[in-house]
Amino acid sequence: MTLFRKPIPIEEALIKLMQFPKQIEEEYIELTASAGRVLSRDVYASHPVPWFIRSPYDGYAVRASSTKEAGEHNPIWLELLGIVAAGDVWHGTLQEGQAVKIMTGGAVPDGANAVIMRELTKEEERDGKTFVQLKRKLKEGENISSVGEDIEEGTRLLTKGTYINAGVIALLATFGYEKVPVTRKPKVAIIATGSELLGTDEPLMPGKIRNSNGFMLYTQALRSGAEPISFGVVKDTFEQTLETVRAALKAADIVVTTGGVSVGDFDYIPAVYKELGAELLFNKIAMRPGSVTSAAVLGDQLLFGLSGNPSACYVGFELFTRPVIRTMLGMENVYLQKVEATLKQDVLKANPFTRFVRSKLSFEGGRLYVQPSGKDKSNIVSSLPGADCFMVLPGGTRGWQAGSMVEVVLIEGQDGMREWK
Ligand SMILES: Nc1nc2c(c(=O)[nH]1)N[C@H]1C(S)=C(S)[C@@H](COP(=O)(O)OP(=O)(O)OC[C@H]3O[C@@H](n4cnc5c(N)ncnc54)[C@H](O)[C@@H]3O)O[C@H]1N2
Ligand code: MOO
Ligand SMILES: [Mg+2]
Repeated sequence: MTLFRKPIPIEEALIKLMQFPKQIEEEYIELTASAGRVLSRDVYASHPVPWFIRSPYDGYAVRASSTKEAGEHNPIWLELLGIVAAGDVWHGTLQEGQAVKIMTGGAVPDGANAVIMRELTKEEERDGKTFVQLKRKLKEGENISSVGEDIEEGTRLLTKGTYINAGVIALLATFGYEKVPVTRKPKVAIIATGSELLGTDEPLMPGKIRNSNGFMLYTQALRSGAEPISFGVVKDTFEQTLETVRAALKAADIVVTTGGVSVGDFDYIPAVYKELGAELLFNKIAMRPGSVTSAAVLGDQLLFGLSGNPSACYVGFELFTRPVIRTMLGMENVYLQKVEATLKQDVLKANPFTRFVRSKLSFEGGRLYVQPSGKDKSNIVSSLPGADCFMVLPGGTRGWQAGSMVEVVLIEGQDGMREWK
């Protein structure tokens, strides 16, 4: 086994990787179940919104021309013919000198072209008839929600690849989508490798630690839009690792392992890739943490060999596995969103490789600040709970001082970038 591995830049690793993922098939699911999923088709407006003329206020529908004499010192009286609640329709055509009482959301009667708010009027009974008093002129179209005011018929409202949030759900409901076309969630098998790993239900024993990466990756897979399938923990033996990876390839679209990927005697992931006949795409990246992040392709399936070190594993998933999952979901802006922020404290340790420091953003005085969310070492787990971004510190010999502008990639949001630059 050759121990030397040549690190490649992140951009190069992504180019190699991103030749492979293909969008997977769609399925139709209940509207309420579609939150957090991704649309597999464009959505067009099958009718205008509103599709009939509506009143935006509780008030009276009138003909604007009937009010032209009205003024503060010249009240006019219109005859009240009826009432329209939201959901009702008033049958008939409103004439000059007439009014119909209308509630917010009610259909404005034919012949009416303006609405006056209730607070500006008063009603009076005279000779068995009801009249409504106005002291102001109305313009044609005043306080009217016209047909298509919100959405014109035929407009493309949503494109395939859109993440379904509450606003998207509202739009889909508006157009009567009982079932929603979404991309099936890519299945991501998660295997934690390591003879030292205990379950959460096991007591600590000498030399052993609990498997945290398996659960962490499960949650990262969920966040990225995938369906995680846990394959638990495998001992560091070639046979068990191979067998579990084989089973995972049968059950999932993507296989993610953590640990066993470096140059240790019991790091079997490189040998497993070889045995399977998978083509190795890379096994060393010029970044920290996660320099050992590896990937291979077998047929149309990708295998990710993420580091066993918790922070390195976390970063490796977000930078490399997530964009693959997002591409399979048919999304367009698959790379983590980059922004700039002001460094809140000195980060003086320099490194020849680009670093992704687990960090936390804050707003102060309208300015975006960033600071590390804990210790910056690959084997650290305690910096992860507070991390909502990675600070990107390009490789070099110098450290960074408080007040400098730094690049930050966001890990909690749904927005992304089309290219990794
Ligand atoms: N001689 C060298 N040694 C190492 C190198 C190197 O280049 N030359 N690289 C170091 C770097 S960088 C990393 S990162 C790690 C990567 O190691 P592996 O990916 O092979 O992972 P393991 O050796 O299996 O485990 C590393 C570390 O993480 C702990 N671990 C593993 N799995 C889990 C889990 N599921 N939950 C929590 N913690 C886990 C494991 O106990 C080890 O402490 O290699 C360096 N070594
Ligand atoms: O590749 Mo190891 O990255 O330090 O974290
Ligand atoms: Mg190792």
